[in-house]
Amino acid sequence: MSLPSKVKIVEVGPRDGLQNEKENVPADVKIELVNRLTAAGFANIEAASFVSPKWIPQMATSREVMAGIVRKPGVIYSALTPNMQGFEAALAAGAGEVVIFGAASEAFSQRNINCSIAESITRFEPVAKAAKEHGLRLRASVSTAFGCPYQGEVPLESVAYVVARMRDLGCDEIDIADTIGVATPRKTQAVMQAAIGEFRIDGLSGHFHDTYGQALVNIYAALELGITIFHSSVAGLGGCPYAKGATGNVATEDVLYMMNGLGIETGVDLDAVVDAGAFISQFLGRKGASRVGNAILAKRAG
Ligand SMILES: CC(C)(COP(=O)([O-])OP(=O)([O-])OC[C@H]1O[C@@H](n2cnc3c(N)ncnc32)[C@H](O)[C@@H]1OP(=O)([O-])[O-])[C@@H](O)C(=O)NCCC(=O)NCCSC(=O)C[C@@](C)(O)CC(=O)[O-]
Repeated sequence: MSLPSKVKIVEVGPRDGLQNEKENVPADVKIELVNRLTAAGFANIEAASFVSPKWIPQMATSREVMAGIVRKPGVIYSALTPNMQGFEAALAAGAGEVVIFGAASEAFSQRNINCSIAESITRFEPVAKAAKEHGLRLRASVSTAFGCPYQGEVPLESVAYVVARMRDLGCDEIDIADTIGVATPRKTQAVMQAAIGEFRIDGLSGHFHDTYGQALVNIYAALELGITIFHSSVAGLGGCPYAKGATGNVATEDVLYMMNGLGIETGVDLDAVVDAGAFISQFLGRKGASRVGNAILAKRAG
């Protein structure tokens, strides 16, 4: 089966990765991380989240981070915006893309953003309109598309329904997220097919967490369908504050190694990402979660 020749890797470590860290990560460390990732060649970095600091204290420095990073022309720096308050902050901070985030499960929607799916869509409407008015890219994330920590199974119809609502809001890109990392390859293809039924395939992305060690094989399954956008997190940082036990996103180093081996172009320098992973892991005082990153560091050390 032929695979795409080129993919876009969206680096989400500075946001999805760090948001779950209990200890405060100072803005200057986040800035250095984003700068290193920019230098590594990513076209899109999720750098900030303008949510309530009571809900996600780690993201309270988002304004400082957006002000401090060295921006490379052409690179999109994204920010999460759950409502108009978040949108105004993202606009002021110079985000190139705003991300509205909903869920395919009612239970997760309530826990994560304190409202039902229907209420969330209503809340996103003015954000979507404002993004268009200001010429910002609009992305949507659909959490728990493969399973929910509170509700369990999530019907394919629910995924298709939320993807269609996000499409109707005018999204440029829609992320299909495995929040708790429970997907397996056939399930990945079934859920992605449900999304493909509602939105153009070149605007769909796979956002896989690696809780059960299935993320890479799920990415491969999505590649087989023709999906060309994937999210990953340097050093496998992350988890989800509203999904107990969920580990980080799939590690960027692991995804790059697989893409390089498949001859799929990413535009990202693996060695530079390994260095960025070593930098943030050293700050956090623990070994990074990327197997490829750790293997390359061990090889370098001789
Ligand atoms: C959505 C809300 C705000 C609703 O929270 P709420 O309590 O229902 O909101 P509210 O409108 O009633 O406001 C309550 C307070 O929050 C403040 N507030 C309200 N909005 C903002 C804002 N934008 N920025 C800063 N402050 C805000 C507001 O000013 C007020 O402050 P107070 O008067 O009490 O001092 C809240 O539930 C929230 O912030 N949730 C964030 C949850 C979150 O960030 N989760 C993690 C990101 S999603 C994710 O990681 C999944 C993803 C995307 O990676 C994909 C996947 O893997 O699944």
